[in-house]
Amino acid sequence: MMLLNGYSWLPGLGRTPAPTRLLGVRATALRGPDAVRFFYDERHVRRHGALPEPVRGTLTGKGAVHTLDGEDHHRRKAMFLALLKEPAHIKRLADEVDAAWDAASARWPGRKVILFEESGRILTDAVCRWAGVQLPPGTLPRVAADLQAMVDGFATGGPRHWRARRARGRQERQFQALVSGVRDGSAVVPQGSACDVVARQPSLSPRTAAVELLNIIRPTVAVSWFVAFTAHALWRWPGQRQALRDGGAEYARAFAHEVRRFYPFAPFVGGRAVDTLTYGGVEIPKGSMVLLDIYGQNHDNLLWPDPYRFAPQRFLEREPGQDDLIPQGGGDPALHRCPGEDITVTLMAQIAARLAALDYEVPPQDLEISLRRIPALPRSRVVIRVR
Ligand code: HEM
Repeated sequence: MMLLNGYSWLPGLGRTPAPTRLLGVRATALRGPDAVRFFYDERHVRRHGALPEPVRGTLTGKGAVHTLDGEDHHRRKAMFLALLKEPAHIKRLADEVDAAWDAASARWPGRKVILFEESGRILTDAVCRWAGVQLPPGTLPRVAADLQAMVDGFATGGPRHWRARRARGRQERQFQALVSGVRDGSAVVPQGSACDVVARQPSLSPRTAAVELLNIIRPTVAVSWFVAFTAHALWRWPGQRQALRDGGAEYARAFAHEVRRFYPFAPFVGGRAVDTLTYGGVEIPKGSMVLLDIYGQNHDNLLWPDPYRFAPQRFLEREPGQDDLIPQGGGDPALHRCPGEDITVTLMAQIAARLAALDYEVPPQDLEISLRRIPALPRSRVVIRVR
């Protein structure tokens, strides 16, 4: 069903909780702030055994923080939070993105640029420098393509999936060699950098350290999906360009939140019922899947009046609440919520402002975003011609 109906599958079931099946397993789909609190309570839902192998083999890697529960999760997550939530670290990453954008965009005037691919390379360059990972000369395009491929192929059975597996295999081998080098002293990386911190975690095998380092680098490069959506929004609603130019940092941040709410990216998150549970009068069998419908909640008209209208103003007067806007999961970041959310919003706001300031035109192309393709992406990957 997921592969056939894409993002509309869970919202299409109507009321919540909605009994369904996922890859042959019984599942119950939930949405709404109460459901977020229910879902992130470890007395109800746990992650062990929940992520299907095709997702671990492409998107997250095996043994990743996403699959841990309880004390094991808590300890591993603390490493991510310390690296990713600290404002000074986020600022340094934003500065790297600025520098990489400047270097790349100097080559754009007079050329056609495929924004999805170009931003993937900019983000790869920036996050690798920030993390203390030195890429061998000439490898940036290949590494960026591999990191995007891992995301692009997690929810399909076709060639995109096999490309994703090969990409993960290649990059895990590279990163594992780097981790081993840091440990035996043959690779020198800046002290306190993400690479240094993750590689030196005594509790992680070299393979798991590589997986987790990639779980910082790969999703940062995935911000390129939101860059493509940002450019799509600027094309679809041209008035937003002036609003961004006039609105300063506050408007750019609201715009970033609205892009994360409006456009389809992560469809849902899932875990296993710890026990036989009841939610909203519906029984959830022990061991069955519980799904938090991200796309459905971000378009729920009880939370977002006129949800299919693109309106950054929604977020001008208020920051979103912990359990209402959930493109990167909900609840407390100490639980499973994405630890990269501050980074994502910061980079998106920065790039939205840069795109609004860039002098470019959008030549004729197919910018359709199919809700059947997970992850969704404008078909043309957004080609711009920079003047
Ligand atoms: C591109 C935009 C991003 C999206 C749409 C996104 C989405 C998500 C989602 C849906 C989850 C699962 C939440 C859950 O299981 O409840 C997650 C977890 C995670 N994300 Fe992100 N994310 C993004 C960017 C980032 C960035 C920039 C980083 C790191 C720099 C990051 C690192 C992680 C990690 C390590 C987890 C696992 C957390 C845990 O299980 O405790 N993500 N993300």
